Amino acid sequence: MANSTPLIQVKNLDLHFGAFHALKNVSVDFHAGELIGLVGDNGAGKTTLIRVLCGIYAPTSGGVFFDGNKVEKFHPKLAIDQGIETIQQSVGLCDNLSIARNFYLGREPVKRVLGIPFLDMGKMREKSTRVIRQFGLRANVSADDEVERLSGGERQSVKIGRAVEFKNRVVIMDEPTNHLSVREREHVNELAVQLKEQGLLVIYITHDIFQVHRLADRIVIMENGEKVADATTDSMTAEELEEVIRQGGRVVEKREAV
Ligand SMILES: Nc1ncnc2c1ncn2[C@@H]1O[C@H](COP(=O)(O)OP(=O)(O)OP(=O)(O)O)[C@@H](O)[C@H]1O
Repeated sequence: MANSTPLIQVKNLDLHFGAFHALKNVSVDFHAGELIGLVGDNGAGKTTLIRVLCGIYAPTSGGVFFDGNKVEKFHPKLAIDQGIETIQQSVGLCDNLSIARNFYLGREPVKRVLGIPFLDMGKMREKSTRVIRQFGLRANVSADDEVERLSGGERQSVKIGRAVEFKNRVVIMDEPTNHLSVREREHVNELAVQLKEQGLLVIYITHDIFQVHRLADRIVIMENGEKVADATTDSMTAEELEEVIRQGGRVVEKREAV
């Protein structure tokens, strides 16, 4: 893995919001088939880094490379162009629409009857039913049910299923298990591992180093806009990494993973 071209490479990235220095010389590689825990305290720069990767913010200096090609223009379509899906707890689904409609949101298939375009509900139902079963929704939930009926974990499952079905290559999970029950949390975490096993890059953002250490191949810790640790999970324990966070990145030798 270390010798292959990273799917995403971040090199010496700096980002200023006016006088505020939000990202400071951040370099990190992300490979396909890896599950990376992106950890750090509030305001550490995790979301800002992800927003650069998604094209929402342009860096002040430094570069982002996808498959070795430098991004020349940062714009919100970058995430779609590069196959990046972000899964957040509270956004991404419309409660008053059916599961099938949510599954195809913005990509609705159309069929023509006598030349008049109609939504292809049959196709939407069939495909989303298959995926929601695969991703573990209760047997009595149908693709025609409104999303409102789903538990928090099931909502996450719909988003994860959608990410896989539409051939995304990167799934960014932003605190995906907040407010979930223990069993739902386990389910979502199992899905995260499943995605990586299917060859996707999974970037899992959380404050909970212990939860993500069990799942991840590598942990990247941010602090005050800097990367302060980048370690494989078999080279550092969750306790050691927690100490890095506790000390604001000032302790413990950094063990580079790649
Ligand atoms: N658009 C913006 N304009 C000015 N400052 C910003 C902007 N976006 C983020 N920041 C600042 O950049 C810093 C990093 O924020 P960021 O949201 O990346 O942190 P985070 O690690 O994701 O934190 P959290 O875990 O709380 O979500 C914070 O101090 C934040 O206030």
